[in-house]
Amino acid sequence: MEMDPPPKSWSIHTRSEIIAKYEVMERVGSGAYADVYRGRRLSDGLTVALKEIHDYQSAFREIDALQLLEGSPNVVVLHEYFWREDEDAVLVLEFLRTDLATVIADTAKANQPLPAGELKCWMIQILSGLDACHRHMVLHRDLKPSNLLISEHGLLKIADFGQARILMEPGIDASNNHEEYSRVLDDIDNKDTITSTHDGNATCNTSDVDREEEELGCFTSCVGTRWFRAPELLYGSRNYGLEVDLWSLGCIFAELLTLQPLFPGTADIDQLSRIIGVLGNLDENAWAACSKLPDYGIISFSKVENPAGLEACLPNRSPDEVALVKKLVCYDPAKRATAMELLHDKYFSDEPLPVLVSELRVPLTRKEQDGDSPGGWGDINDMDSDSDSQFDEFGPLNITRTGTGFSIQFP
Ligand SMILES: Nc1ncnc2c1ncn2[C@@H]1O[C@H](COP(=O)(O)OP(=O)(O)OP(=O)(O)O)[C@@H](O)[C@H]1O
Repeated sequence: MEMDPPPKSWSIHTRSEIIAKYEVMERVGSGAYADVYRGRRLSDGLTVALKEIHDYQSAFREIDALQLLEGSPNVVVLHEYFWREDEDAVLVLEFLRTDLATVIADTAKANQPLPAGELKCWMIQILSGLDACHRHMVLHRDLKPSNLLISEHGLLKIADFGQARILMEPGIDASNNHEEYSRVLDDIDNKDTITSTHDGNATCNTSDVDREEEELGCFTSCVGTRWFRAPELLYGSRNYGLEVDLWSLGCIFAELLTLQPLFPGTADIDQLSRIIGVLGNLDENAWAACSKLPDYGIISFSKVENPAGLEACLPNRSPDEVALVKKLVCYDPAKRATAMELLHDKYFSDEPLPVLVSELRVPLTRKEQDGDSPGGWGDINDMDSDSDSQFDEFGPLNITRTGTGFSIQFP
């Protein structure tokens, strides 16, 4: 059985083992489970990030994943951690001054697209980081621009592994054994090799139900930030695989290309309806196994005769760029390209070539999370995802309750 989280009466500022080694400076961020402070290592003056995590599960997942990914250049470095049973865990991480959400917001503010060479360089770094995660069978589950941190030198690092899952015991090196890697991915697709624990996020609360599901060996579908959440999760899947990260990646790439979020849903059903409006209805032509999704028969959408298509969401972008996004933003998880496949995509070896990391323009600061930028990140945390609120702010959709669930009529 899981232990209850520790009482939250401890403060990082009074923890003797921490202040013996680090000067705790200003708070630089906080999320659903953590407060992050800038710190200075007393022995050599190194600037670090001190992440105080208030949730036992989240701390455990993050430490586990970061230890496994140690040495991956595009994953945040964990220097050390402090963890005693009755206290919040404190992770000592490399300090990264900004993030991809800020790059997107700053570029949008300047009313310019990201130059193609810079865009490719950011994308390659994200792909390299995600490839490292997936080779180690680490499913991140909360990829979004604000979790892609950036150093002053332009190095991009995947961070915030508080929702991560390790899908199997380490030991299989996918790079050396592609067949084995594919077999494992197939197994994941066949949904029978995974055990997991309960979950929660900015829009979903942890619950006793999730804890019970953990013992049944299922994932929770209530994971990741809504705008980047894969359709199988929105339809309640609890036995999904690495492919949910690939959907999020597609949404991030689309956002880098247009400087606007691809599917900025205001509630889970609105999120689905936006996806369906672009990709068309989710049916067995699009993904043969879709009818097995837990909520497939519960939420029914009227027929979308003329889906907008991803081209319409990516105006003025080249056919190659649209094709890249299409390889990720597609219903059938098995059809989503892997990070490794995309790293070998011709798009990255065609002109204009990616710039060097040292040539990237790096913002000096981090965008405020509750700002009014086009991304509107702050809004997400304020949204409630309990079922009644699904009907708030619905715009033109017409929703009726049926005997078995909901029917959604497009205008
Ligand atoms: N290594 C780091 N260096 C500098 N700032 C950081 C670092 N890690 C996190 N931060 C800052 O702290 C904020 C919260 O961190 P993080 O996203 O890891 O916490 P969380 O509680 O898991 O968040 P979320 O609610 O997104 O799940 C980040 O948005 C970022 O601004």
